[in-house]
Amino acid sequence: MKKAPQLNQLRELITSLDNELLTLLAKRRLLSIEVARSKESDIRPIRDTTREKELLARLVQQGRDQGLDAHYVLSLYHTIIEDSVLNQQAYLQSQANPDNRKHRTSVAYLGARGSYSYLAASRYCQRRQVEMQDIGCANFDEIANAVESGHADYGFLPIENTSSGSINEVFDLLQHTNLAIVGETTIDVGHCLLAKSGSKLEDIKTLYAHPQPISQCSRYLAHNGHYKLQYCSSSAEAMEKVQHGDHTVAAIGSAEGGALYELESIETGLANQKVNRTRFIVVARKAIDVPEQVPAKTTLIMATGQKPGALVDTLLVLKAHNINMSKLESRPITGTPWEEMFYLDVDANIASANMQRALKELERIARFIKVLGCYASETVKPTRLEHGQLLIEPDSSKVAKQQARKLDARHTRQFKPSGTEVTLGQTVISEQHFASLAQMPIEWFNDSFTAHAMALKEAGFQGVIITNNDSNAIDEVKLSKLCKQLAQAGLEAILAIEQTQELSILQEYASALLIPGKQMFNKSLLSTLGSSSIPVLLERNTMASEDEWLASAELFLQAGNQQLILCESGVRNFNHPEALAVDLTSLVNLRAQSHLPVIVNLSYSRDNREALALAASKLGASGIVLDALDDIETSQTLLPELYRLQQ
Ligand SMILES: C=C(O[C@@H]1C=C(C(=O)O)C=C[C@H]1O)C(=O)O
Repeated sequence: MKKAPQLNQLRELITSLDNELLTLLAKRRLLSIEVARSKESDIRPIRDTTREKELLARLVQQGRDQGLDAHYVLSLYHTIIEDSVLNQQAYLQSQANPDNRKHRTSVAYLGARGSYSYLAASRYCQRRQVEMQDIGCANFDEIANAVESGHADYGFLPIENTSSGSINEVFDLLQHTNLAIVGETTIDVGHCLLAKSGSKLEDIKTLYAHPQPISQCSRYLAHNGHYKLQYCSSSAEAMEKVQHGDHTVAAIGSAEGGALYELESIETGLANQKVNRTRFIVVARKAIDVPEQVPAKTTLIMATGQKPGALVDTLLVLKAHNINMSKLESRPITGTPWEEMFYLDVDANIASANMQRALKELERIARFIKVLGCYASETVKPTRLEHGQLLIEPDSSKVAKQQARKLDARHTRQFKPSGTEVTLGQTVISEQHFASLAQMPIEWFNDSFTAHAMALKEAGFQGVIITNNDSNAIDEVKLSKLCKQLAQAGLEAILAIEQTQELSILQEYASALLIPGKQMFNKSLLSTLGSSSIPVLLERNTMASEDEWLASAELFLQAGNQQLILCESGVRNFNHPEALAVDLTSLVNLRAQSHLPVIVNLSYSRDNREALALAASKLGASGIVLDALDDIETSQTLLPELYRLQQ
């Protein structure tokens, strides 16, 4: 193998670039505080989405000119702008509440240093440039007592999580305290397996964790049933146990928290959901004022009585005053069975005229109503660009696109009227041969996979696409075991390829290779695989137009290999930025323009996968891809139905 070119020098260059990037980011942050000062004197709103749109459109264009794709530039800048907006809010908030301005503040939170609550609290204080004196508590009541008694200035209470939902205990506690909500903060919760330095994954027998992380990682734990679970009162307690334990124990916690206990993360990404976030509320003895330039939230609790339609009447009051409700929860009222207390978060400042009017009307119809607090909303919705602004073509694709339009382009029906038949091992995929594939990341492979592979085969799948989210090199031992088990179950192995160098290893095990969407513009990968003889699935990039996708297919076909399948996996959806929407219109267009088989990958879709699968099959798809874990039950009835439709 060729020696890596002067790795150390290259790394030094990267390190110095990273230093410059950080210096620039810090300078940008300082400037945004200056902007907040000017908005303070002009009384202008913090958020200016028109300015953000202009800025993002320009950056996407400039990024493209330098070879950076739009999604990359947008996600970086969404993070930068979120930080900028939150810092400006924190600045104005502190100006509006001079009594609360302190250099040092005491904060009560669940657990001890390193717990998720601790991380949320320390980030909140850091943004406000106050030194945190931390008071770890054993439970939520203790947190409330610490604040009520004056022992702590603030209490941090987790209120909801994207995987496990609302935290009922906290809602129940809010019914009985006199504390005011003065803030909210949301943190990303990255669950890892944390162990003492030198511990090996295969030696771990016992896991310590708080019940919340256990429920948020239920899928990982179900796949690794050999661990003995020990429940703890907080993640910090779990980490402390591991710090004093041997090499057979591990804790579930954040890498950042683990570092405080000298623990290393030996497995990452344990949570069921990729986006795993927890929202905390901040409580204090006294309510605060929220400046009118800052987007505010107000939390109310209310009992409406059992009259039919009472809750609807309440909601109509909010609607009549044009107030958006962002959350509604109900909890039983202790001591009065069958009655419920409602918790409402509304997007409004309690000091605003319309909120005051709505409140007066609500007071008339509710049996009980109390404002728990008004505080700055920390939800900074990313500003979206219009479709047209995003689809500015990269110059590099223009030539290929013109080529694609030529009548003799190889992917066209004019070039080849009959549909292409692609053979992957024992499986044929074509206009006449419909295939069902499952998809899973290689990380999910474990020793009990044989049974799962058999179940996939029994459900009617013909092959499995193995993706590799890990940017590290391929683990060949794992790959060979996995492919052996797939072969034993009679399933084709379709392996995702990220770099040309991986071809020699992957083609030894694979019936076909998948060029993932993010590599769709990778010309060297396209031409290398185009020069090979292995069948290939070309996935559409989530931001690519049909023409760009076909231009990549053309580049591949021109190199010689004609065994190509197009794979539609969904495009960015501006309603749900984190989800993908399957583009069935493109399926229809491609079927008309090209002889290449098209398969539709539904495993990233949030929509009704069964309905989409049936629609895709009726619109001429040559196959579908479902999630190897989530969709196994659905597939037992869906796949026979799809095969029946094909006959
Ligand atoms: C910095 C400003 O405030 C906010 C943050 C922005 C940014 O960080 O670029 C842009 C617009 C505003 O939503 C501004 O108004 O310029």
